[in-house]
Amino acid sequence: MIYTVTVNPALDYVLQLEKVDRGEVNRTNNYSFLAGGKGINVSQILNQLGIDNTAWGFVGGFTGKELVRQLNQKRIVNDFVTISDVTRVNVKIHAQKETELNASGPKITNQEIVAFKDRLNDLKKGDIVVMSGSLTPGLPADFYQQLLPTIKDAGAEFIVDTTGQALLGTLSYKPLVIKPNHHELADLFNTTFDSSDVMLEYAQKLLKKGAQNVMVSMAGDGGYLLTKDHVYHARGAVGTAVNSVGAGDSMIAGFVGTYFKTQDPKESFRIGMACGAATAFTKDIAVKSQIDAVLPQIKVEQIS
Ligand SMILES: Nc1ncnc2c1ncn2[C@@H]1O[C@H](COP(=O)(O)OP(=O)(O)OP(=O)(O)O)[C@@H](O)[C@H]1O
Ligand SMILES: O=P(O)(O)OC[C@@]1(O)O[C@H](CO)[C@@H](O)[C@@H]1O
Repeated sequence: MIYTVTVNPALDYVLQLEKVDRGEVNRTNNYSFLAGGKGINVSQILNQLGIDNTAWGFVGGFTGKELVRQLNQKRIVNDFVTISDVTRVNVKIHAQKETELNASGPKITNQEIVAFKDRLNDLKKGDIVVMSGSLTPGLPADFYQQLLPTIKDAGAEFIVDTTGQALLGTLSYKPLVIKPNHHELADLFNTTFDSSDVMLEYAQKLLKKGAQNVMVSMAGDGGYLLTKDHVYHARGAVGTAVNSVGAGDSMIAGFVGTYFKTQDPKESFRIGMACGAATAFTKDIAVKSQIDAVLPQIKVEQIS
């Protein structure tokens, strides 16, 4: 089983407008509330790929109810801890540029945290836990890291989709894969890259620090996969990008879901690249037909 963890989910309030005039009343009739949060986006893609998964995390209030309603409607299995505070709404404005307003999120009590940690007792050997997105206020900065010994003791694999120190702190527990984009990779080492060779040298350092696989994503410019044996490259799919919300989550979902079925990192990378592009080319998280349409474009070549 794959479990996704979204500690701080959101209803994404997505508004499409030709343009936004700051300081003015801007009107649109093109808007929707979508169940969001990085782990939930991973679950959505896994469902599209036909891979069983369960969404874990915290939900509360009227927004939490709507979020769970949408997940149930999409047949995404979920087992959230219900909290007394209210799940956030994140505003996504798609106009001349994409602008995102992400709220910090609800408070979570100690009792609610204990209820969440109890969920981990269900883990079995071979399961994969995907933890993604921001923490809510009051949760310790090393919250994900605190869960890792229990996950590893159960014989499960894990992924933490985060950046900076929080990501580095997970490497000694040997994450199945990590996926910094090229900017995040440079930030990790407080540097900039003047060539892809230099970028790959830094990505190798993350393998040495413990990651089992490293994907470096570069939006429309393709991506790299580093495994312990090889380095692979794939060009970006060509299409009209209309949305970047969830492209990274989709790439992770494609990788993890395929790896769960095949244990083949190269194939998992190919599907991950297609899922990322399919989401970039659509307003919401991609569906199966959109992923299938992009897939023939993704060619993975071994470069070393
Ligand atoms: N404009 C695009 N054209 C083609 N593919 C894209 C585009 N944007 C994203 N992708 C696909 O999605 C993957 C992840 O995108 P990106 O590198 O932007 O990750 P990210 O920064 O984590 O994304 P996010 O915007 O979700 O935070 C890319 O590797 C690529 O496969
Ligand atoms: O505030 P966080 O947790 O970092 O990100 C939350 C979020 O921006 O991530 C998803 C896209 O990746 C959206 O569905 C959601 O609103």
